[in-house]
Amino acid sequence: MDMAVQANKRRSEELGEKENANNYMKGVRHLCDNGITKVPGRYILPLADRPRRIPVAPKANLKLPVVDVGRLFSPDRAQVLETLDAACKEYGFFQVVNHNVDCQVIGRMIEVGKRFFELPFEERAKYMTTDIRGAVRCGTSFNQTKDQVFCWRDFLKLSCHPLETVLPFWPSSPSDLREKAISYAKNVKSLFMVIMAAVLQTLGVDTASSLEEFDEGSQLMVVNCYPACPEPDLTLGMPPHSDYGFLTFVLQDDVEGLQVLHRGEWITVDPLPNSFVVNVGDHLEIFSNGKYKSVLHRVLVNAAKSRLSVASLHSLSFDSVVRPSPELVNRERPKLYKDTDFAAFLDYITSCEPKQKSFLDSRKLSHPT
Ligand SMILES: O=C(O)CCC(=O)C(=O)O
Ligand SMILES: [Fe+2]
Repeated sequence: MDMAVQANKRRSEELGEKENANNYMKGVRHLCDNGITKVPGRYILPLADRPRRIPVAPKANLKLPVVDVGRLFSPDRAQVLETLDAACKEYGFFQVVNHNVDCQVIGRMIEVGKRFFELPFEERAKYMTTDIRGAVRCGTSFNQTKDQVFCWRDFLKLSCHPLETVLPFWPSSPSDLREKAISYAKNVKSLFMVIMAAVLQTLGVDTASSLEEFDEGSQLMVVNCYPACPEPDLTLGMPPHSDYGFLTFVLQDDVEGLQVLHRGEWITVDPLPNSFVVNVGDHLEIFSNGKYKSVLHRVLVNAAKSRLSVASLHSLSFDSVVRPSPELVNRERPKLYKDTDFAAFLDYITSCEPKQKSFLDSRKLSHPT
């Protein structure tokens, strides 16, 4: 038996975890509310996957390329598009500022998200389901039915399209959650449309017809709650992963934790107030025929503070096929990815433990056509 597994087993025995195995499914918040002082064995990563294995000189946080939305509507548009193009190629990440989303809308979303996770367990449990196609889903870890090691994160996923259909399923408590989350979802969707139009322009793809498809596309909002963790070096809030859609808009509270894999090193992204961290997802990597990269990222947890983030994932509608744009496939650059759809993604994540960029890897053509 590997040493890490043995250590986890010892830790589990020490904490009398056998009887409590089902408690992990109830989430990290529930564990913390029951006053744990050690990280249970189920959350302890093998040594090689732990966040700060070797003490290294502290690295400066990563300054992501900044996309100024105001300047997109000025004579500087071409310059901003250049920044955007370079960011999508080199980092797979950028920061969006001067975006016109009201800071009150942003503040209220964070605040109501926090109050949701402060509700009694029984209230949150009403939305706990493993049905990944539902309009609302509360859960824990990354892929809780498959994860060998759990991660230190609870989530509320809200499907946002079409809003009138999904809304009656959203939590009715806190009583103002629907109102705050709708307003936030609509604002982020509008911002996504502006940024997506710019991305299509940098890719040189005919925008009008594609933009209509994005307008009718999917939006999934994920409210992530990472409670303070007694031993943050043993676990992660989210394991290294890439996101499935075209673009993800991440809103962080004032606690840092998001790390991006950049040139082989994990670098922390600075939480800038009132900005969004935006990342390229697997679908955009496929659509751009590999020109833009969906980059691995992960989340560290914190001993002193709990952290909340809201990720809004945008893609085409769930029944659309995502394929390399024909405008980006030619003799010099053959088609590098298979066509894919949402059903293929769901089948994939329900059949295995998603690791790293494994879904995207499964879409790569070994013999480009
Ligand atoms: O919490 C964060 O900052 C990132 C969340 C994330 O990567 C995700 O929800 O996919
Ligand atoms: Fe992510």
